[in-house]
Amino acid sequence: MTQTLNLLTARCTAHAPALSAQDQAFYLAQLPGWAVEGNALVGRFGFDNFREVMDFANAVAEVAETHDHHPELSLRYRQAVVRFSTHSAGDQVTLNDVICAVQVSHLPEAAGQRG
Ligand SMILES: C[C@H](O)[C@H](O)[C@H]1CNC2=NC(N)=NC(=O)C2=N1
Repeated sequence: MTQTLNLLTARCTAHAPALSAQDQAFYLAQLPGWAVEGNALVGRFGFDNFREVMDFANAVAEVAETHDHHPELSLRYRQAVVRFSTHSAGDQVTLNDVICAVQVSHLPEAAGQRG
């Protein structure tokens, strides 16, 4: 059931269920630059140089530790790819992934992203 909540301040919860396709579409509309690929919520971020990539990655790590919800990160020169899925939901996309994706997108280190 789609719910209205402030994703910027929401916290992850235990035992979050996999989102329905309808709920995925609802939340993706609020996540420009993100897509569901396979069973993961994937965001691509572009930067001017590798130092900016690493600063972003470290900021993502803080979000992950705050929520105890950890993405797969792929880092390369001028690009970071962030993949969230929920292991405890059988590696499906849950609201926890959406919450973390929104908060990653709003990091100051993500500002100026060029995808
Ligand atoms: C015990 C601890 O809460 C779990 O291992 C956490 C850690 N980080 C996690 N990260 C992700 N992405 N999914 C999880 O289900 C998850 N579970």
